[in-house]
Amino acid sequence: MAAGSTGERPFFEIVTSVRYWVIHAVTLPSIFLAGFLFVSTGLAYDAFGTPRPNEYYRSAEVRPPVVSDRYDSKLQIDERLSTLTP
Ligand code: HEM
Repeated sequence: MAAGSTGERPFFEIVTSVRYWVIHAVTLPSIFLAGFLFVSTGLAYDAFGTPRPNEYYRSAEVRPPVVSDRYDSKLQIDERLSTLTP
């Protein structure tokens, strides 16, 4: 083993091995596709509770929905969410 090596398999050896590419020719596109579908189907909005682009404001709302009470912030957010149509 070369001096200064941490003992792990060298990177150049991994990325030039057939086994690595047999595995990752499938897994790399799969991860990409999974991420793309997670976002494009809207599942990410539901999973993380993020508002969709048309859900930030209600139709009649003029002022931005800013949390104003530091200690009751959770209550303010819950109240707002409970009045939003699903
Ligand atoms: C579900 C997705 C993945 C699975 C199931 C998977 C599976 C594996 C397996 C079985 C190995 C050992 C391969 C061998 O020794 O020939 C490996 C190694 C490796 N994979 Fe993945 N992989 C995935 C995603 C990724 C992604 C997204 C990256 C980076 C962009 C990545 C980078 C690497 C690297 C650098 C190694 C070599 C690690 C080492 O030997 O120290 N893999 N992976």
